[in-house]
Amino acid sequence: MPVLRALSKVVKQTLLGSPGCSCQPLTVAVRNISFSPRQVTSDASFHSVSFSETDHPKVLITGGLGQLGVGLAKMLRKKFGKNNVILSDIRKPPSSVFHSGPFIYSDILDYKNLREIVVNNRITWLFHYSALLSAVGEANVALARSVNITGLHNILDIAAEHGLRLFVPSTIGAFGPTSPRNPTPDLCVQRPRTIYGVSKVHAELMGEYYHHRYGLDFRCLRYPGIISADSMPGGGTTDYAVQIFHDAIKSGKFECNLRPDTRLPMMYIDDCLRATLEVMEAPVDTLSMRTYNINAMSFTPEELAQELQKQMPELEVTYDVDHVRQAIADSWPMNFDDSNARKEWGWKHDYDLPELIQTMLNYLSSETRVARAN
Ligand SMILES: NC(=O)c1ccc[n+]([C@@H]2O[C@H](COP(=O)([O-])OP(=O)(O)OC[C@H]3O[C@@H](n4cnc5c(N)ncnc54)[C@H](O)[C@@H]3O)[C@@H](O)[C@H]2O)c1
Ligand SMILES: C[C@@H](O)[C@H](N)C(=O)O
Repeated sequence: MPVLRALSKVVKQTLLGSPGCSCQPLTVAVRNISFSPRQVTSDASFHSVSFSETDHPKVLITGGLGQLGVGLAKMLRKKFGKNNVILSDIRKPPSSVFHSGPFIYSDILDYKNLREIVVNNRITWLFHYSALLSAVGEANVALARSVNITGLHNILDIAAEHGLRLFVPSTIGAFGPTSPRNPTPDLCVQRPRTIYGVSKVHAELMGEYYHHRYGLDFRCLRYPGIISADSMPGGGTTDYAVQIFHDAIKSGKFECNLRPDTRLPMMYIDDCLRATLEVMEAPVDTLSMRTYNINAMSFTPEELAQELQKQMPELEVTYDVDHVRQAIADSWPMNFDDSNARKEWGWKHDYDLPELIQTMLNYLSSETRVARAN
């Protein structure tokens, strides 16, 4: 019975730990006891990957072809060098993305493939962006559960086993109707009513658990709805705040799928990506928590339309409410309290509503001019 004896030894070590250490070394990686391919060698340990702060990290971004990943890769490549940042997804990249730096196929549900990528490329930082967003998730709960929860488990195990610094974004959607909504603090009741929200609370808690239990360097920000000009949103509740700009420029008309008085926290993409890098670079002793709210502004569709109409008085906005999205929005924070992020690691947003509008209009109108000229 040598196998059983070995198993019982691993279980004992897992449960009891070593004296004088509050977190477990990664010799006790979670899947060990099932003899899965996740078994790590007995000499593996959390600190086995040496990454000096003066070196550039070797970065992997999962789900990188969505609204946020390409911008994140661009920013990180500027800072750490093109070849040190690998973008991955399960979709075929447009040629501009494919030629702008390393891209590989990676399905986060394929654990062995993920491990191969991390090992072969000596990855040290992982930004885990793959997810199904709120509205798409409600339309396909089984897939959302698999990608957002099973996929996250793969990522956590890989990150823990290979000593990675791991960033996982959470969201305003991690709160629900019983949370304080105006403002919503970092620590309060979290009872979301979407599979997206449930999976994000799960991610926050699992990441924090792995941090305390195994010493995983897990860092997480709860993003508001993100607004970007050069990438489209992937099926969320806050998508209207991007679409309005495109429709305004294209046709001068916009039909909004949320009620005019629906207040939600929002942020321009440059602020979001900068916050992500800043929290990843924050010295450990500045972080009293591992999950922080970040915020920039908060508005309703009516307020956004009115501000936009100051620049485009001819814009016509009508409303045709999507009841699934509206119910989700009505359960989310109206304002986000991000005072801990501001106090502890110096978070500060650059874009308020007027700057956001000007930046979006400048970008989209110059794109339209270029398209017309070609
Ligand atoms: N965009 C926002 O407003 C916002 C707000 C809060 C949090 N976030 C979070 O930020 C992250 C990135 O958001 P986004 O807007 O870019 O999302 P997105 O929906 O635009 O992109 C997600 C990407 O994940 C990929 N993906 C799906 N299944 C996969 C799988 N099995 N393996 C690998 N990749 C897979 C998709 O192909 C897609 O490119 C997500 O985790 C999201 O929850 C986004
Ligand atoms: C808020 C965020 O998580 C995403 N944009 C959604 O609406 O689902």
